[in-house]
Amino acid sequence: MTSVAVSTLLRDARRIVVKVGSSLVTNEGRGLDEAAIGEWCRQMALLSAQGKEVVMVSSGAIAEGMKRLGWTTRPSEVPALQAAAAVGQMGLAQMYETKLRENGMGSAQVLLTHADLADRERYLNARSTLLTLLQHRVLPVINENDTVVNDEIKFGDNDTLGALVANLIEADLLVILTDQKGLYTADPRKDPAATFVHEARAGDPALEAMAGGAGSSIGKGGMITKILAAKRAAGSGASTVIAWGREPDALLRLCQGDNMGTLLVAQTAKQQARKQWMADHLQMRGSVTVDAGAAHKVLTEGKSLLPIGMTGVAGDFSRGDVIAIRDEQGAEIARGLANYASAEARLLCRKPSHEYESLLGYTAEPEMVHRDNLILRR
Ligand SMILES: Nc1ncnc2c1ncn2[C@@H]1O[C@H](COP(=O)(O)OP(=O)(O)O)[C@@H](O)[C@H]1O
Ligand SMILES: N[C@@H](CCC(=O)OP(=O)(O)O)C(=O)O
Repeated sequence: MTSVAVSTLLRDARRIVVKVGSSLVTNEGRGLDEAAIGEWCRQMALLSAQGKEVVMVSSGAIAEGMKRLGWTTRPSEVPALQAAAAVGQMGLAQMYETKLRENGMGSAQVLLTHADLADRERYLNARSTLLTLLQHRVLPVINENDTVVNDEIKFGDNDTLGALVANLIEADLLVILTDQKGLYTADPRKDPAATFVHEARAGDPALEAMAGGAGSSIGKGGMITKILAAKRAAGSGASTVIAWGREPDALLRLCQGDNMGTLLVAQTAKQQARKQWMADHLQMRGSVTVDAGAAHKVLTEGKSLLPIGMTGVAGDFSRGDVIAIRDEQGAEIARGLANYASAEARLLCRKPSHEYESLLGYTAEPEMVHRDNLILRR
């Protein structure tokens, strides 16, 4: 890419996931690095004030928990790691809350597992929660829910989680802050001849050969998980920057278009990536029929499908399943993720949103299928 195109890509990024690794957050295990966390929080608050939507994925719970428990070596038993994570997460959340508040930002703790994001219903719930937090200018601070998983904890890799979150909220950019300036042609700790990679194509197989394992005893994933995270993030159209977390004003400079790290460029545009994903990966569980007015709104006005325009529901589906949207003649006009299960959808047909609560006992989203989760079929 030309330097102008790089700068535009970075400057135009509106929704950004920032991931920081354990080695940075805990200063290689010496305890939470208050100054560094304060710096990222200051920059993220400024970005938010500029209208960017920022989500933080922060590791460091195990390392901080070990310190609080007085453990000098990382245990190999999974329950001990889970216990350390539970202890350390308290400190992590407290530190982010304090630093964000000092910068005028609200914060929220969100603990997720990979399995949560593979489950359609939980995926939608997590997505709605995060987007609602962003709408309220609250900065979500995410970590793995280490208490209930054990695969991830063994590998200790939050790079993948960062990419999954970027997919989940359809971020424009994933910024992975680490203890190196970015990607080198080989691990710079081991190979002094390694040269810096400024830019590459996310998903380029040549990158995987360059990346080695973790450099410190605290970090776990190393560069390979970052390269694979960039590939995964590119699946939903997000480009990735790998940069040094202690670079002054790193986040602000990146968002002004100054690429001081390694930029791994997504090859597919966001919208196109999402459509491809929905068309390829999902099986339909049912359908709703809509009247001519709703069909027109969905097909030509780019609107979401509201229950008031629905005349019938077929099949047995859950929240988060993919359903077809059919016109009065039965032809599929679109498909997308259902916000309500089939039994609820049957109650909501033809009903305005202020009646949902009395019909269901609760209200989720006003739409049956949100525009962002919908693809047209004609
Ligand atoms: N090609 C490479 N370029 C840069 N760093 C590399 C490379 N291969 C391996 N590494 C190592 O990856 C480490 C960063 O990963 P890791 O320790 O897991 O950090 P984090 O906690 O930030 O995820 C670096 O310190 C470095 O030693
Ligand atoms: N979720 C755990 C482990 C995550 C982890 O080590 O990830 P990373 O430092 O990004 O390779 C924690 O907070 O300690």
